[in-house]
Amino acid sequence: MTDCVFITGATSGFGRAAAHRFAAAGWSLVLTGRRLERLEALKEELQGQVPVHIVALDVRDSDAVDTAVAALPEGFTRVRTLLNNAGLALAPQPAQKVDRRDWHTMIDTNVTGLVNVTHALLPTLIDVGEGATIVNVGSIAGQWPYPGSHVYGASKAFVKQFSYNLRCDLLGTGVRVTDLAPGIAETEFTLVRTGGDQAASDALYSGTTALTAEDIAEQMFYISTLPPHINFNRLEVMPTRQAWSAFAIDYDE
Ligand SMILES: NC(=O)C1=CN([C@@H]2O[C@H](COP(=O)(O)OP(=O)(O)OC[C@H]3O[C@@H](n4cnc5c(N)ncnc54)[C@H](OP(=O)(O)O)[C@@H]3O)[C@@H](O)[C@H]2O)C=CC1
Ligand SMILES: O=CCS(=O)(=O)O
Repeated sequence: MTDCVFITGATSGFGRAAAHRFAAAGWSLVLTGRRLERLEALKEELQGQVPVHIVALDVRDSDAVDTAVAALPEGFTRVRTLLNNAGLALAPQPAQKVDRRDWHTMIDTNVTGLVNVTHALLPTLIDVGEGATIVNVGSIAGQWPYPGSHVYGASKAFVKQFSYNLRCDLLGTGVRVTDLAPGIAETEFTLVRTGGDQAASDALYSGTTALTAEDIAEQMFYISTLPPHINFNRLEVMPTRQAWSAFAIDYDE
């Protein structure tokens, strides 16, 4: 039987690139995301290569997540790697100017959505045991503060600590857990964060060398295929052209 990967947020960016990377290695794919037409297009691209099952799924809906997992067809039930990748940032302005609904959407997606999918797939992953892997996509924003990160960064700090705490509870099951924390990577992330501002997205990525979705997909694949006795607890990946900045200080006028 081929290995099977369950990917949330497969319709774009890291998730879509991961679908291609795991397919290239012969893994069966469970591809999820809200945009069905994109899932169908991806299935069309990859089904000549490997078995592909698609489910239009909003990770915030715990009943839908449970139903999707319970209804996995034969050949897709033995999920060996879970890529908890679906997520988003919204509202890049300062906290005091943000619409509270944007905060709720980030928490509902990046925190509640991620735990929904984890909860639904834990019995399967534990059953698979040795070599089973959960890759939780965190962010440098979960470790390092910056203006405009507010709830987004806090949600990714949750992802980090949840990953570490899962490790404790899963000790002895063979299931690995990694907080994969990328820095700046060119995907649709900034388009979403800015509410569809293509110029802002282009400006952020132009004149530097950001990570690509394929770079992160490669790390996802690497983490998932390490010898089973190795667990990367956290993998923080930045482009060479990104680093930290100085502390900000509020001076008198
Ligand atoms: N790009 C970057 O610089 C970085 C991104 N990240 C994280 O990486 C992950 C992937 O982002 P990236 O590929 O960059 O961004 P994209 O916007 O390109 O992709 C985000 C994916 O998440 C899915 N998604 C969003 N909300 C939901 C939802 N409610 N239910 C199901 N799927 C959802 C989207 O699918 P759909 O809309 O079809 O539902 C889409 O497939 C995110 O968790 C992000 O926070 C971390 C560090 C850096
Ligand atoms: O998570 C995304 C990377 S950043 O925008 O916070 O640097």
